Amino acid sequence: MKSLCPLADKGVRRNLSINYQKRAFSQDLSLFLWHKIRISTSELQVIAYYLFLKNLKNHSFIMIALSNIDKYIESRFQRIFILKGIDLKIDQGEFVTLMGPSGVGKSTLLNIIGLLDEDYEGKYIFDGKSINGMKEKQKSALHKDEFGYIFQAYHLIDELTVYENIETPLLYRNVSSSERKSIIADLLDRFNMVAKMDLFPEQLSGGQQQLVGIARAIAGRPRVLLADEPTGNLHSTQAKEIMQVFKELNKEGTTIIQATHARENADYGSRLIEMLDGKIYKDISLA
Ligand SMILES: Nc1ncnc2c1ncn2[C@@H]1O[C@H](COP(=O)(O)OP(=O)(O)OP(=O)(O)O)[C@@H](O)[C@H]1O
Repeated sequence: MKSLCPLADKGVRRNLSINYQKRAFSQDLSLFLWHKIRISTSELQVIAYYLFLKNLKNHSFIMIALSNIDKYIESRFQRIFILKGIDLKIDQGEFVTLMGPSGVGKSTLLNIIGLLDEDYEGKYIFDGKSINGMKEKQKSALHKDEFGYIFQAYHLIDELTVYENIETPLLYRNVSSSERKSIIADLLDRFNMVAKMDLFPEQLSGGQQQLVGIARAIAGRPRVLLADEPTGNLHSTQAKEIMQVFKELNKEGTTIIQATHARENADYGSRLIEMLDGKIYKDISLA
């Protein structure tokens, strides 16, 4: 009889038929084992540990947990909701696409997740730590260390060259000079921007600025990449290349959340969230 786990070879198996084992392991019914088979407490503990490890392997670490998030603006006569009652959990390693018509709150939600917007109501837990009430210093460290941003409007630093713009997150993260050179050379090469490295943002086309913004966001290998309309100004071939880069980063462990109008971009991810009127109305697994 083939063991279902290493434990089965160690005596736990003694009175268990294969059916009992299957039920126990697939349904996680430790109590069932305890009552029906009368195994010892220590054996039960080992089984619990095995199931814990099995779960661990099958992933599911909640990295981002938003509960009942409201974001609104007040006009003279009324309160206008931009986000209303958003509940969202994102596991480490997911590749999530936010879609929905213009103005539904995709960028607003990305900004809240990325700690760029603190003016909201509701709970935000990142990596098990509550963001609400977190000290500014801690928040700014999280912001710097964990997130990479691709902004819809690029937000490149006008006074810095292409090379220097890409270098900024590496300087924040104290990456050595030789490593910086090598990372930036790779990115410039990959994005076909070697010849432009000494130019300033205003000397670039919109698409080229977008590529620099993407290179800058991924240069520091953030744990979470937030991308707001990352391919909006790119030719379809370049857009596919960027999505391929995202897919590779995601495979290597980067959690990605992108907001986009391009449905084809969602196919590179594992989950599609559709928003309407500041709410999530569809949440589909694409895996
Ligand atoms: N700082 C702000 N002050 C006032 N209104 C704002 C602010 N930020 C966003 N809004 C409003 O919030 C709504 C949602 O904007 P948001 O940029 O999040 O939408 P979006 O879904 O990303 O749109 P798009 O697809 O066009 O980028 C819009 O109606 C916008 O006018």
